[in-house]
Amino acid sequence: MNQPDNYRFQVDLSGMINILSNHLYSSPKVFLRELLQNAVDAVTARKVLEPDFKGRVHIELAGTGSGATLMIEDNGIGLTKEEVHQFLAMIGQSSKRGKDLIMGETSFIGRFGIGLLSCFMISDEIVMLTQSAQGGPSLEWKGKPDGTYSIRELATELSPGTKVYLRCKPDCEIYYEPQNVEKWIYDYGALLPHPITLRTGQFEKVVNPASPEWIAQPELARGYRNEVLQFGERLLGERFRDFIPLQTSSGRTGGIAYVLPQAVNLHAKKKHRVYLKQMLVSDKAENILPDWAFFVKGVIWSDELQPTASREHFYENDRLEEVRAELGESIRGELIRMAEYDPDRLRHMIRLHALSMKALAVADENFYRMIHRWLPFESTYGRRELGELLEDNQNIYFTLTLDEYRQITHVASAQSLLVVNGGYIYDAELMESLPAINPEIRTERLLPEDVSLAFTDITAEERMKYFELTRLADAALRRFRCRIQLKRFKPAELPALFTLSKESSELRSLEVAEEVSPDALSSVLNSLGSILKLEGAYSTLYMNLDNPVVTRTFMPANSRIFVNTVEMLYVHALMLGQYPLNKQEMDVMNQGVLRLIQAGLAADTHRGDEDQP
Ligand SMILES: Nc1ncnc2c1ncn2[C@@H]1O[C@H](COP(=O)(O)OP(=O)(O)OP(=O)(O)O)[C@@H](O)[C@H]1O
Repeated sequence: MNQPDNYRFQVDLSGMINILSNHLYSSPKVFLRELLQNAVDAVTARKVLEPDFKGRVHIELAGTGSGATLMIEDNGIGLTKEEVHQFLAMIGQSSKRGKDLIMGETSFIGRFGIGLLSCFMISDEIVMLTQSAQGGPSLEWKGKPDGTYSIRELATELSPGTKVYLRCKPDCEIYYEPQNVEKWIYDYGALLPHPITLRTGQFEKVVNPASPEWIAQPELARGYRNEVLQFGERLLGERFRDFIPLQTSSGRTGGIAYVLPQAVNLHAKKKHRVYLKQMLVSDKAENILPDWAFFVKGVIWSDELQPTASREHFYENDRLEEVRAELGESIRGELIRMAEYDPDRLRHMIRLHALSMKALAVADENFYRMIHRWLPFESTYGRRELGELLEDNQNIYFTLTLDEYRQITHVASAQSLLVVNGGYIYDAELMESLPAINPEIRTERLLPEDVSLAFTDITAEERMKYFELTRLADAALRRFRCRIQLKRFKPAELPALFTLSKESSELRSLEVAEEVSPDALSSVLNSLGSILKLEGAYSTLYMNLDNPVVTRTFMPANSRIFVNTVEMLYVHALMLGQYPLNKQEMDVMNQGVLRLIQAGLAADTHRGDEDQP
């Protein structure tokens, strides 16, 4: 039997670089992050040998446009000749881990052994001068994107550390512009513990602030209010007025949750900024804080989460879940403390971010108990804090939907009945669970039918008297699938009240959708609508005989304009209930208004004629 021929895989470096730049990294600017973290790791490695050693990183920009160069220097561990061959020349090899420890814990930031390749996105050559802190000659290594490299021993001995030189590749000028470089260094390295200096021409400055004490112990941040707020403004580009320190019990993840100065939409993208081992990983992390915490923007640092190879995300694993829960607990704990010791601050926060607070209250009964009196609700008494509503009422009615609330609101207000609109997200749930957190309160779901019971029936005589006209009105509204009921109810100023059954509510929504949707969808809606129509989806218009307009309408003398008036009262009731009008109803309203104008003008002309001598 023939022996198989064995070969070694070959790696096409330019293909790898293409993958990195087009699929792994979101932007070529990450080369700066990779260089910074190599410099910091080199310092970390040197500190193992010399614990009191003070690390530093220095960057220099020279030349402009296509002639620009960038140099980054560290005073870290450096590389010996063997290490250069092993770690720089072998892609995927890293000095920062044992063989199988890609997911294991180290104090280094790097681990995958690919970061340096990112420099080829903006330079056609990487030149590295290095001197190992462990002795040996100073070396020059030059690597090219075609996979070739050279090593040379230098005649002069450098001090321990490494310098990397890059020269601008065509069309990459923006990556060498001083303002950009300074901004990105700050973005990536604001939390790094060593000073990073940047020299451009004659000017040199330290880009990152000295690491404040409260980074290691976020609880201390309370004592540095202005500094912490300024830090947030510089990092996140927004001016904040309040913040909550974050810390997990292990102390390995901490941060600051900045309270957003404006209300935010429930579906707004959360963009928290996360640093792993003091290096920026993501400024768009969504999953590091619980969903309900959308009223804050976090700056979070951790050394316990696992970065992906792009280093722009971290793994969604058990640890992340625990960290998220613990950070959420920091926020929740602070809110609960505020409820006891700083209620004004909490009230202000709730006013601004009621939705977020309600989301948390739904999930957490204890929190709900602490803050319920400050949560705002829309009710027949207006938009009020629950505490205010509870002052005079131990019984609260609520509706489940916005539609039900619309149907009830006028009649309920007229009877001074407290009804909370449960149609907004979380509100009905909160109403339902209110008695559980405060047993003195009773809440009850109210249906439109329950409120209409408060209507007074008309007498048998009245029914006889208005029989014919009621039939006529019914006939007039048949095309809107609406029936008339003559009643008496409060307030007398309300001429008519429109109510929908569940089926007719669905039908109305379908009809409105059908009017604005394209043909294909329209036919589906149409057939759905036909089914509902067959099932008799009628709505009801309650007309109020206590109202003077209605009484006049139902006088036999007005039969000439009776149908038009009934139609107008119907449309008016729809508008009061804030129902969108369909085309037919819109026509009724337009014609009605025009008719009114004409009638007014005619009356005027008539009077004018009479005034003529
Ligand atoms: N400034 C430096 N000082 C000392 N050694 C360095 C320096 N830069 C790179 N190296 C060496 O080169 C190796 C490869 O670097 P590279 O940036 O490609 O990968 P890494 O940092 O190990 O891992 P990652 O891909 O996760 O960043 C490193 O493991 C390290 O041994």
